[in-house]
Amino acid sequence: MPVPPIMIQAEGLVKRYRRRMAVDQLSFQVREGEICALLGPNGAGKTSTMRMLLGLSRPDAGTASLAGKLVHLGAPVLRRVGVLIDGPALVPHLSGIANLKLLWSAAGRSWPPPALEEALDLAGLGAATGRRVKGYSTGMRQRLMLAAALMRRPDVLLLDEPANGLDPAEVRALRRHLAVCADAGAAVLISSHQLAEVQLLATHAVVMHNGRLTAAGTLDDLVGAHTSLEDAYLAMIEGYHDAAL
Ligand SMILES: Nc1ncnc2c1ncn2[C@@H]1O[C@H](COP(=O)(O)OP(=O)(O)OP(=O)(O)O)[C@@H](O)[C@H]1O
Repeated sequence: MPVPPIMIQAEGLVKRYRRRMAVDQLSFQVREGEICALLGPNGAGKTSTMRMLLGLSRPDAGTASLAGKLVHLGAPVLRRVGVLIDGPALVPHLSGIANLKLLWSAAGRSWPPPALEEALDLAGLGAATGRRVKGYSTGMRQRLMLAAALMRRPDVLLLDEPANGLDPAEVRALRRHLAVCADAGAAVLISSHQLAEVQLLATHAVVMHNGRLTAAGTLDDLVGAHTSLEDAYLAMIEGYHDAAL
């Protein structure tokens, strides 16, 4: 079988904030149809990596590419990408659906997007889509942002902690939806601290610590002889701490 094309690629990425090295020579790739979890302790550099992959922050060295195209702010390839990342993306005094329309139409596209119904189903907000976002709970905002990420039926998805604020039924719906996207050929990169959830969802994982790559591979390879991803991950991170002492 031919190897699927690389859709998300970090090559030697470096990001410094003053003297702090947030991302240090990070390289990894995600191919079409893969769901790759980006794992690491707080401050490991996951969000910094996501931001560089989205052109929201410029690498100090190295390159970020999506679908074989170098990424920069406003790069056309970003239209193919569904994104969930912290930021002031929603307008509080507009309804949920008006926010989706604004996000969609800002790039000059005609409403509605191709996968609006599926995305709204996943969001499960029902009649609340007509209510102002300022009355939404954290989980409802998160679900609306997910709908925004999915409504374009993206072939690349970059999701920073997408399960934050979701209840268990919503987490399961999200997992199923991402599996459908990946089956249809999307490449998904998802950062998470929820290792049990990741084990159910991901096909691959990249583990980073102190900005550096600790391990990358298929989930099966990473779990190896351990009983769970959690055990494998903690052994990796502890091993790293021990080695650094
Ligand atoms: N804008 C910034 N200015 C200065 N330092 C920053 C900035 N953004 C991130 N950092 C630092 O860079 C390092 C990596 O942060 P980053 O947010 O990428 O980690 P993370 O793996 O996403 O963490 P978490 O799991 O807590 O979200 C941290 O030490 C953080 O304090």
